[in-house]
Amino acid sequence: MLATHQLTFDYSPAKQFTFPDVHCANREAFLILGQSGTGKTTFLHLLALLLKPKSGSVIIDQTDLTKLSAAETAAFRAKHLGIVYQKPHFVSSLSVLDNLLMANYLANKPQDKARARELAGQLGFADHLAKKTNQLSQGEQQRVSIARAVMNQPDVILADEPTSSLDDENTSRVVTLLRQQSEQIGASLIVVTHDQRLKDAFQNRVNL
Ligand SMILES: Nc1ncnc2c1ncn2[C@@H]1O[C@H](COP(=O)(O)OP(=O)(O)OP(=O)(O)O)[C@@H](O)[C@H]1O
Repeated sequence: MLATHQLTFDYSPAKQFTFPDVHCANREAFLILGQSGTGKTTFLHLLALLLKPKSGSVIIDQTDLTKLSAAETAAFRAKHLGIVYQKPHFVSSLSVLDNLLMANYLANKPQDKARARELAGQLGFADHLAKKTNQLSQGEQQRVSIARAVMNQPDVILADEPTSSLDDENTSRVVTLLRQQSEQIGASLIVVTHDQRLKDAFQNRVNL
């Protein structure tokens, strides 16, 4: 479960944000829609406590992330959050498999090759595990990015513009995969996007 309460953030006195409250139960999905520059990435970074809010709270299950120290926040994020970034940020010198195992390493968990292989099969890149990430197409990289986000069976999946560079077919595929994965592991799924095509796939949504 993820819930926010009266989140505000300032980059400067001229750039201030007040965000709507969000509530997303386990296995549910929530869409945050907004045009370019409305603060979607800022909001997602607040949800992941990659940015510290000026005021308000971010609750994941029983934990208020805004009350944690920086070290506790980093540990909590690695264990309980799966993030699909706007750009994947892979380690290009490592294989696809090792990029997936990196999620285990960062969460201080044993490397789970069986889970990496299982996800690669489900998400359709089992043949690419030994390749470097820059040898994959954009759509394939997107699916690896989703697999990496769910490697540790997180409580919450956050996805930043996961479909912006994809055609209609791959867009609906990615949405289906994100929803399937979040339902399988019982996570809350939060997607931020300007992509109006996603509107009909999400009952719970808010506009920024
Ligand atoms: N580090 C920063 N310092 C100052 N202003 C920033 C910073 N990062 C973002 N902004 C500004 O805050 C606003 C919201 O940015 P944000 O990246 O959250 O928007 P967005 O809705 O995700 O946009 P896009 O869809 O174009 O990625 C923009 O006007 C941006 O210029």
